[in-house]
Amino acid sequence: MSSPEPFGARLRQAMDTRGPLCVGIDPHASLLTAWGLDDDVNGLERFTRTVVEALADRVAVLKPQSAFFERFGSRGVAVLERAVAEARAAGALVLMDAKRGDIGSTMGAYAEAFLDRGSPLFSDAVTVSPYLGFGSLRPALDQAVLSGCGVFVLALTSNPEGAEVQRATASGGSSLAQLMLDHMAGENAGADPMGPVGAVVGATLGAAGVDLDINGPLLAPGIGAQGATPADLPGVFGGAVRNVVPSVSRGVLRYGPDAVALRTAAERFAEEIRVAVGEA
Ligand SMILES: O=C(O)c1cc(=O)[nH]c(=O)n1[C@@H]1O[C@H](COP(=O)(O)O)[C@@H](O)[C@H]1O
Repeated sequence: MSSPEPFGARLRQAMDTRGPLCVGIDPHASLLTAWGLDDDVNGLERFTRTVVEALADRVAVLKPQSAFFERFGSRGVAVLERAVAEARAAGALVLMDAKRGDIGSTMGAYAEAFLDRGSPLFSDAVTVSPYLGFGSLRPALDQAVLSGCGVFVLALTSNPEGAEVQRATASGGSSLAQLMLDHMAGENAGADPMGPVGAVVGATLGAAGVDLDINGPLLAPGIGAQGATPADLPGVFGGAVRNVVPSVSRGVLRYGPDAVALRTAAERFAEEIRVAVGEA
């Protein structure tokens, strides 16, 4: 069997043809209510299908937040499985926002769940936490390469509480986040156009103050509901801004359930990103 096209190449192509915007699928109870839906599995299904049908044929990345599906148990996870398959079939890359992190042997099972082509939840990429030690991610990193998938590793998260851990000084004297970014750069070394290991860096942070030259994608959540705007991206990411995948969930979703309004909101963010990144 020929090896699958690497994730870095697939993502770069999607960013070039569709623009870099990632829209998060976060079915908060309050959003279901605002859309006139019940906070139950049927509401979840309607909400998710509407977002996928409105956006999967046009945005580069859709990022379902697993927690909002898991809260409904197995029936919620079944909705998630269908959404992943339908979004991928419509041409979006699916980044499963699961933020898994565990000892290596358990990480192997997470890698099978999200990055093995035979799994019901097979996605193009998954978010993980490196704070059990970067080496604990090895099974996911290896499985990603085998499957042509990506792994997005938390570096500097968008929430203010993240700093006490991520800005702490690591044994070598740099910040813990920088140490993780250095590991990511090592994984991606030599890849063209970029490697499969992405970093998550909040768009809310102001100047990131770390070296983001990892030869990989940089997921930037925090735009919209958390207060960041596309205009903030050059200030946070500097010269690395062309590798940024800006991510918006509630900032787009609040315009539903009308599909045209969802598309218009996504297009508005996409245009603001084009302007901000184009001028950088
Ligand atoms: O990995 C993420 O996507 C993520 C990392 C981070 O640092 N901050 C962050 O908000 N997220 C996720 O991005 C989404 C943000 O949603 P909104 O604030 O509604 O745009 C949520 O699903 C968060 O779990």
